Amino acid sequence: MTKREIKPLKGPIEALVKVPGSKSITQRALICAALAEGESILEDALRSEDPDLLAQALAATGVRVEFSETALKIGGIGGSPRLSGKEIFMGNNGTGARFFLAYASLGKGTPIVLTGTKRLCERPFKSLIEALRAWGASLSCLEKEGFLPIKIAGGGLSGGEVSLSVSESSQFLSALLLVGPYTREPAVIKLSSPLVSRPYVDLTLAVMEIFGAEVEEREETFLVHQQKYQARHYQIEADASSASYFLAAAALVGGQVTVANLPKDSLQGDAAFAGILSRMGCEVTYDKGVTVTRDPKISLRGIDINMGRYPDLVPTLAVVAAKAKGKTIIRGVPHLRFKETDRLKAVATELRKCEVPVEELEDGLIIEGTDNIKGAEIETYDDHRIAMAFAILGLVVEGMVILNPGCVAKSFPNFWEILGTLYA
Ligand SMILES: O=C(O)C1=C[C@@H](OP(=O)(O)O)[C@@H](O)[C@H](O)C1
Ligand SMILES: C=C(OP(=O)(O)O)C(=O)O
Repeated sequence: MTKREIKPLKGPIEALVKVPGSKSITQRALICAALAEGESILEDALRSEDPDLLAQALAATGVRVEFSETALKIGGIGGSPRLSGKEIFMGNNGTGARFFLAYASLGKGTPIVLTGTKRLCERPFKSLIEALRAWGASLSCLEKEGFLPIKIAGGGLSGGEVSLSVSESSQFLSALLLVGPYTREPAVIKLSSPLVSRPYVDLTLAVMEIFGAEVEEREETFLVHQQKYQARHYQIEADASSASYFLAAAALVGGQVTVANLPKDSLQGDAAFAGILSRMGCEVTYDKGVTVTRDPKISLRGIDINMGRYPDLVPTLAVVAAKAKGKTIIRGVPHLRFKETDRLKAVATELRKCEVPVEELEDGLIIEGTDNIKGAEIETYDDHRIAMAFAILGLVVEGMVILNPGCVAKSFPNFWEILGTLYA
């Protein structure tokens, strides 16, 4: 694919944008709808590489998946996936792969192999695999223990008490919770490490409740009741992580951007990004959607923040910090090294190409803001969030940012179209 040039924007900007449905909510709803009996309709479900790959994988287990203009229709199987012996390719979809691994372990039939890109097969799965095996899952790693590709023979899940480490990813916990209503005995999940990215677990609990399941949480233990999911007609809200790029544009360039379809009472942790921008000197209002305004006469200021709850916002925050007065210290995100790429290394390396001083920490970054951000040819590492964050930085560089645009298809296929509207 030809590289894309992003040229600086003479501000102040004034824009109103709409972003696609939440990737995290869509993938949760897909699993719940697949396990429920009957037809669910997922309005405004995200149509992008990751959820499409998960939907295809579910269809290979007997789930009916129909795409309409604005919704996904899911014919649920009532609890027992059919394993057809096929190889399931999940791309670099970490969430979908972890969720599908637990889901398929409920199934029966001919063993299947779950695999993905080279990078997905380097990302951590060990603690989830061990927990599923403790629940009786028959799983064999075909190359390296604890990693994909993995053979899933199914046979159902016993449930009962299991210990789970969640220091590398909250997705391991979300995966066990989502299948919890379908284990033979009530599922009792005890955490054996501090939990990263906690808002995503809250999102899992919220979507499970919407589909009729109940979870009790006591200290670091989760008890999943045995209610089955109910088919639902469910309206999926806009993706707060995708919204962050356009809110960041207002912060960087100056002016005002409204994300019209992001609700004030969003279920998503990443909706906190507007509040982070307000700490850096922006004004935030909630009327029809979320509006971020920065008076061009007021400079952005650096902040010291633990981003452990919001890992996906770090690339966006980092490019805003590049222009903020003083230092921005981003802490609490060692798990960024396990994403589509090692995002701490990637963000530090690419910001340095733009002559932004950065110190890479074990668990974060220290960024020294500057008014002289230079354009550069940016390596995206095939990571949609690196591409989108540095595209937004391109709005305020001297020169231009040049990068490979294709990887945004993972979560935000029309990102470039919306970015183009900022120049109008
Ligand atoms: O559960 C989810 O939908 C997600 C959880 C997060 O991962 P970690 O829990 O591994 O931080 C996040 O990075 C990812 O984009 C989506
Ligand atoms: C890390 C991400 O997703 P996943 O873990 O599902 O690949 C992301 O969307 O930034």
